[in-house]
Amino acid sequence: MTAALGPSPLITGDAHLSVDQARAAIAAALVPVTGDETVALHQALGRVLAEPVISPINVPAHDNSAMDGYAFASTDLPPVGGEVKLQVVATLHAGAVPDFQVPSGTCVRIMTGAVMPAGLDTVVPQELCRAENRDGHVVVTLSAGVVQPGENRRHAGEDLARGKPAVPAGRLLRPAELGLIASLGIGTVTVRRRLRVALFSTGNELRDLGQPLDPGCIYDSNRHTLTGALSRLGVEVLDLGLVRDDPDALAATLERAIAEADVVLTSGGVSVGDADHTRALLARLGRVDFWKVAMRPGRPFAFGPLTAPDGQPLRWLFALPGNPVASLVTFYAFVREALLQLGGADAQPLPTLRVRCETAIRKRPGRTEFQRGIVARAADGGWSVRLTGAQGAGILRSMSEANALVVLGHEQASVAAGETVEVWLFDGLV
Ligand SMILES: Nc1nc2c(c(=O)[nH]1)N[C@H]1C(S)=C(S)[C@@H](COP(=O)(O)OP(=O)(O)OC[C@H]3O[C@@H](n4cnc5c(N)ncnc54)[C@H](O)[C@@H]3O)O[C@H]1N2
Ligand code: MOO
Ligand SMILES: [Mg+2]
Repeated sequence: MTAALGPSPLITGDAHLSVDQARAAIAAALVPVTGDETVALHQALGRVLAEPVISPINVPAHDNSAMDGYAFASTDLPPVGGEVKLQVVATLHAGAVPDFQVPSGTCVRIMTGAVMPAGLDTVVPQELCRAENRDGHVVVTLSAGVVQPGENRRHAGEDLARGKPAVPAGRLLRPAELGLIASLGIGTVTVRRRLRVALFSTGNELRDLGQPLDPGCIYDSNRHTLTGALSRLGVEVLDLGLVRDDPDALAATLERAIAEADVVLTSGGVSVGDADHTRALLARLGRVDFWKVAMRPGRPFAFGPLTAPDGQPLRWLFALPGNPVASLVTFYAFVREALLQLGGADAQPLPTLRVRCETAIRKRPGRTEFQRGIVARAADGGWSVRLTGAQGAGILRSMSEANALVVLGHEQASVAAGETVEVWLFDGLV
């Protein structure tokens, strides 16, 4: 049985969509792929957790000291304005288990992480008290007010309590989650299987790296840009290379992509001039819609389900415009979050800020514009953005210089220098 294409939730035909409508239509259509696998924790960075991790233990397991210093009972704290002398009766290093009682009026030397002896609840850091040797004993003099009752004691289970969820399903595992799971003694995790994305570039003018650059030709940069963007998402990339603008070559490559991958990502050949033979082919292979999105760059874009081999779930096609900047901008605007959604991850939009714009930008309402900018700290300590220069859809250099996209919304008109604008950080701040 062939996976059925139900009624399309998408806007069909040559719809003109806003960026928000396009994003919403994609999110509504996608069905996350299924399949889990168990991996060693040290191989789980960037994977999506399939089942919640429940803490099997208390972390920390025991009350312990947060400081190198002296542990004592808060009932021995000096009165206001006074002092107390406590004799040191034992020394505790991390890893030792105190199996003795500490008499009232005495204290123990304790190191950070060492288990607190029964009955003691407060630790004074060593730099806040005075320790001296008197008649073969160490005596600590503690003044009133340097430490409050209960201070510098870490409680058992304060990080995680036994039986409580530690990391929810759907979480993309980052270094902090790997450490948290390790702190529970858990060495393997069940994660969603990796998405498989087939990627190819289309265009007779494209040449592969290492090939001679024939007259009129250019090197294929999109496949390398998109391989990088995909790799950051932790998906498996099936590189299907360059495909000529030829219906048979395109059909053969698409059929292979559909057979082997969950998602097909292409660039080039979606605008009015090129798309006719592609449309006929895609009408045979699935229900892909060609959109004109009210945005710049990145107006032409195609998206939709493709029929999978017998019994398999649908495949999803994202066909990006060929212009190199348009291709990466549409990846960030439409594909990145869609792939995370297909892979079962929680929503992870690019970090968005509102910052002061140093550059005046001319714009008319009626489309969303993405301009390349550098977000940096201004002299007054606030964050601001300045544009990276020429903004043509083919000028990849200005994308490479940028760390953010200035996103001027559908209804936004021109921006004066000094006004606040929204930015999407796509690469951190350096
Ligand atoms: N009459 C119209 N012409 C165009 C329209 C339109 O609405 N009406 N839209 C323009 C916009 S916006 C874009 S973007 C492009 C999109 O075109 P395609 O997706 O069909 O892409 P191509 O024509 O194949 O290529 C456009 C441009 O990008 C270069 N390119 C393509 N692939 C790569 C690659 N892998 N690496 C580097 N550079 C690539 C290609 O050589 C072209 O210069 O259409 C406009 N035209
Ligand atoms: O997508 Mo096109 O790059 O706006 O020129
Ligand atoms: Mg074209």
